[in-house]
Amino acid sequence: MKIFTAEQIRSWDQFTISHEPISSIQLMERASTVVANWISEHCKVHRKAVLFCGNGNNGGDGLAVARMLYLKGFDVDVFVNDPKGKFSEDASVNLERLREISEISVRKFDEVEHYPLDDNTIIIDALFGTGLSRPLADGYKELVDWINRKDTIKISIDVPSGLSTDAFFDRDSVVLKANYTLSFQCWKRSFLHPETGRYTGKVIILNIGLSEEYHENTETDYWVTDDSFAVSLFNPRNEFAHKGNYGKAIIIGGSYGKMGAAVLATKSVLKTGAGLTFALAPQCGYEVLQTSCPEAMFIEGGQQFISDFNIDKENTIGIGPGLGNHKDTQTGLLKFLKDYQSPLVLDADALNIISEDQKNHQLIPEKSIITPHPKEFERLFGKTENSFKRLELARVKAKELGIYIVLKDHHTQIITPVGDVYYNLTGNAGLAKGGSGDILTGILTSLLAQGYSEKNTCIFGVWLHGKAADFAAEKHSKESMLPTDVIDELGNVFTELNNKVERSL
Ligand SMILES: NC(=O)C1=CN([C@@H]2O[C@H](COP(=O)(O)OP(=O)(O)OC[C@H]3O[C@@H](n4cnc5c(N)ncnc54)[C@H](OP(=O)(O)O)[C@@H]3O)[C@@H](O)[C@H]2O)[C@@H](O)CC1
Ligand SMILES: [K+]
Repeated sequence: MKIFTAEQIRSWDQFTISHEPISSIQLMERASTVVANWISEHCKVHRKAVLFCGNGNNGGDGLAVARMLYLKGFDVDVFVNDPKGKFSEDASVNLERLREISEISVRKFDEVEHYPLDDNTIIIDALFGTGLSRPLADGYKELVDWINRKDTIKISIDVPSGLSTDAFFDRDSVVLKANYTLSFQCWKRSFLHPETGRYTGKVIILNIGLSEEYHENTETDYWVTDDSFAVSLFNPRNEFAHKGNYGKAIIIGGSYGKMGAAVLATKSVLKTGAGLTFALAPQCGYEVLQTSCPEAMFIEGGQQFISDFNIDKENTIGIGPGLGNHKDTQTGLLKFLKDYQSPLVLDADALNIISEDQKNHQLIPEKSIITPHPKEFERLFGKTENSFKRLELARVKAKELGIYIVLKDHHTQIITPVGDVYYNLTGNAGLAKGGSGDILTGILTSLLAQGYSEKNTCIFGVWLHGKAADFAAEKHSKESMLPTDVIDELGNVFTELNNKVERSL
């Protein structure tokens, strides 16, 4: 699914109005109907709503939703800045329609201090949407501060008020902290970054029927991987296949005290379906690897750590989990990279070794996949002020080096060598544990070995990892789930994928 900027969303709105038989006010009515239906369906206990409406079209949506909820049996109160003030054309129409209902009182923001809010009331935020052009100030800032202090459930229409759609104002700006954000038609970039995404609560994307033609033909650099996109990338197994059809994958990792990382990565390669799996590890890991992953073959690369990276170049390689940074490992890895030109997966200590010297960046073979978490990214490419700037730097580096960067985060970002960005939607805080990254390395190495393109390996692999983690969290909770539980759930994700593909035939 494409992500558009606020400006592109405005054009999408205009394009829909001029190319389809729908007027601006009808489009607002359609959007508001979808919002009111969602609220009415989901708010079983709360049958009272108080709406805060701005003067633009986001406020217009709020005024229409107020009317619709009233007609669905809600108790409704509405606050605006000044009922006699200037509203956008469509908001004025909806204010007039609301006035025809004598049971709904329209009050001024400055009356809010004395407003009795009880636990059964929901707050609906329709102050600002995609038209916000600067941080909130003065009266709006005070109002949102007041709303944020209330313990009531808050639902934002389209965008939490005060939050920019595409950017990050600054850490001190005031933003309405919603429990739910009901957003129109597409994800907004600010929902997907940690500094700004923390205001949205649960995001629900509502289809309001904006033009598909515009969506198809409008270019963007930013995308989200939703489930249907991931399913479209899945290659089901051919019944006539043999192990030779699914590649040879090798994990190079492990050192004394860090063998677990190599085990997790190797297991993940196996459970993601590679034809043949190898683990190149130091001798001290022989028993644990052969016992925990009997399906994988062992290649000795040293005694307590790896110093010898000598392997069959036919293999698809993932290097890094538990590798350590012994001097001989460093020398061995850099020497190996000098002679190796095919795309491979680099993670963890492999990235730390590379980041010792900027010149090493050139040793990463083109089209390789690197999977840094924010700290590893910083060691590689330098510090940035926030995650928006980090992503922009990653785009520059991915283009410069011709590589894929999997920037691990709550919504992991995949950056391609042409600078396209794919935000992942699966995964949860249960992944914030040692070992989760090793699993991802295994998954990616396995998919690459099976013939997925580098791009699809990243997009599908990151989705798969997150989906398995979501299944694991459901069973074990985010607190207790272990990376091993995530590996165990890969099978259930594949079962679901196969069912979906079979059904759609
Ligand atoms: N896209 C679609 O398809 C559809 C969109 N719809 C809805 O329209 C919404 C977008 O509406 P919108 O463009 O009127 O903008 P909105 O957010 O209401 O605010 C604009 C006003 O706020 C002002 N203003 C800005 N910043 C400010 C600040 N910090 N403090 C104070 N004022 C500030 C700004 O003035 P200015 O920047 O010129 O000073 C302007 O007057 C969208 O989110 C969705 O809800 C649906 O109805 C139908 C389908
Ligand atoms: K809003």
